[in-house]
Amino acid sequence: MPGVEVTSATSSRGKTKAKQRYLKRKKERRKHRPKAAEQQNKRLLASRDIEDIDGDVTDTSQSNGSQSPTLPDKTKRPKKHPRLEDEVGSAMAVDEKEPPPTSLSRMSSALDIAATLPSFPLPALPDAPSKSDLALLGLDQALVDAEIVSPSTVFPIPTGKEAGGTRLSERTRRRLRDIGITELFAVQTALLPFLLPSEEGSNELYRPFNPPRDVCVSAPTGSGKTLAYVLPIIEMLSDRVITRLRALIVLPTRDLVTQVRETIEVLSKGTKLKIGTATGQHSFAHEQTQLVQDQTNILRGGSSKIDILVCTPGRLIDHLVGTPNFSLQHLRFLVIDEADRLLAQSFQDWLVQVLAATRFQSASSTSEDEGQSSEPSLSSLFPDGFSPTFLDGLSQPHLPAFFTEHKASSCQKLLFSATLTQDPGKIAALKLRNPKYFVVQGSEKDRSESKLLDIVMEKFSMPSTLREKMIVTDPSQKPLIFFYIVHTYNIKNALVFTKSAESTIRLVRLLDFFETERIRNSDSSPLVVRAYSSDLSAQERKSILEQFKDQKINILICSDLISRGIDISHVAHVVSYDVPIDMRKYVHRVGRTARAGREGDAWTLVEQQEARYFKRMMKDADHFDKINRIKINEKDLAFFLPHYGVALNNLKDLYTRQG
Ligand SMILES: Nc1ncnc2c1ncn2[C@@H]1O[C@H](COP(=O)(O)OP(=O)(O)OP(=O)(O)O)[C@@H](O)[C@H]1O
Repeated sequence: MPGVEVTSATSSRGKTKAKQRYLKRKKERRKHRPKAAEQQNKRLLASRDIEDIDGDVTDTSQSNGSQSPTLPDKTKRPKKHPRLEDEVGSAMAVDEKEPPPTSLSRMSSALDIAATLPSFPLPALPDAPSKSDLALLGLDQALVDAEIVSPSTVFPIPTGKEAGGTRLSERTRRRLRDIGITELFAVQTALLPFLLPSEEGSNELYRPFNPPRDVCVSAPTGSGKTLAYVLPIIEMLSDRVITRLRALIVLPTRDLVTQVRETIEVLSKGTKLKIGTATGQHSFAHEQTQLVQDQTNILRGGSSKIDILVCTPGRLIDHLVGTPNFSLQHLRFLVIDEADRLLAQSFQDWLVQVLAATRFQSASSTSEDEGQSSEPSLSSLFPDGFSPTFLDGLSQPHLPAFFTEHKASSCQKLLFSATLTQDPGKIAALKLRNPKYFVVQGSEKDRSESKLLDIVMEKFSMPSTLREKMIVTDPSQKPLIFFYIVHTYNIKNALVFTKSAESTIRLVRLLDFFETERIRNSDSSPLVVRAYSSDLSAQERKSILEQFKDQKINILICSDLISRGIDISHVAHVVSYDVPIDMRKYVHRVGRTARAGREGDAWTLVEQQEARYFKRMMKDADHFDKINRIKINEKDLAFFLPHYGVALNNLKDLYTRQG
């Protein structure tokens, strides 16, 4: 064999004397090796071969066929010892000095032991962690322990004297029936038993030695989150004796404040509860007189004319700083609705100030431990005996020695959003107490950890009654495509979102011109289109929203000002005329329709150059396959083209005239 020849030719040349002596001794040893040991050796080699094959490291080359079959065959050695020849070389050098080779019997017993040893374990890479394991790494345990609630859960509200698990008083249940609510939605079914005491009549407001857990709720748009906090607040506060500010509800916009106030007023009818708002819509002095009874004398515990305050964060801080006797020390509930948006708002550090105002602070322990240096307000310096912060402030010597239990404020924080995600930094700022997460998502079948991961990974759930569509368009044709779908798909009772107040106005004007032209020689009436933007006064906005609710306006074109929270039941279509900038905006926009189990359509007009971005955004949220792509041909548009041409010219003239 060529390999053998090459090997022997090489070995006859260039051999040192030491090597020649070594080979000679080796040959003699082979001659004297007993047959039994030879057999044993063969068996060992055979078993090694099997292990090597399993381990997939055997070199099956036949090139060393000249070697004796009784010797450990170098060709069968694992690849990871390729330099074994070198080791033999160095062993030869050692051989020179060391005593003669071991006896044959010792060699045989060594082989016996070796035959019974397991093969040396090969290094193996650990399995890569799964996507879900990775996502859960470092996640707040409270989120991992979240309660997953199926959106299809409903609970009929009992009509008799028994609360039947709802924990709602007879008065509240009657009130709900009066306004047409006969069953609780999923988020309400989960929250009410958690927030309300199990026994009727045990509505003690403050529990300093058994303070309530805080709550975070993620539930789809239109799923009834507002009632999930309004009902417990009314139930808990309706038996109160003295008016104190006990529930604070913070929302991102004035419109939402108005909406939530109206809901509370409807449901608290028949109780003595007083509700106030602070949004900056009225003068500061006017709001002060609505909130506080006595502004002249500094009172222990402050003073309040209201039990529940619904407000925006900026105006809340104004009152904390500038309204004498305005105090948060009696708070039992602090609700942050649209929490992800409000927590992203660093405005005036509003959250830090609000949290500080809910706790007792002695003059010596201002806010240093909160990492801020603001002076405590006077009202928080002097809590009254009713205040939950009063016990907090008592030092241990004032309490009997056997009282070892930890005292804490009873103020319970409730966070709500359709897009509440895990943002450890932001959530940590809230200093939540043993928080309980509720996630309304998924179907009954697939309630599992993966649903929780969907939340964490911003895969928000949409109402099941929502139909989503997208149309990819040339930018120059976008208005025409919009007018086409408006008339072809009979789009009325629609909210249309644009990217800015300026785009809103331009689109309203163009659509107005188009409608005038379209009906010129026909007996149909034009669509009524209005703009809704931050440029309008609060009064104008209120009036426009009312006309839209009364269906006197067919299409309301707006910026993202009302993309969150606004609840108008008859909205049948949402059109994103301009693509939303992120998934959260998309979720909140489309969530203005298909609310409370009704059906609705969401349309997105995607300009060609935005198509990739939009598709990626939807795919990242695992949502792309839920969107139906609609194609529109040139010839479909032909009918509308002349009206559109005139409308464009009219708009151009208008802007030219306005300079
Ligand atoms: N149990 C119920 N039965 C019938 N209608 C209900 C019930 N609960 C709430 N609704 C109605 O459902 C609509 C949506 O409720 P709500 O505005 O609280 O939704 P949401 O979850 O806060 O939505 P968003 O995230 O968009 O703010 C409202 O019109 C409300 O009156």
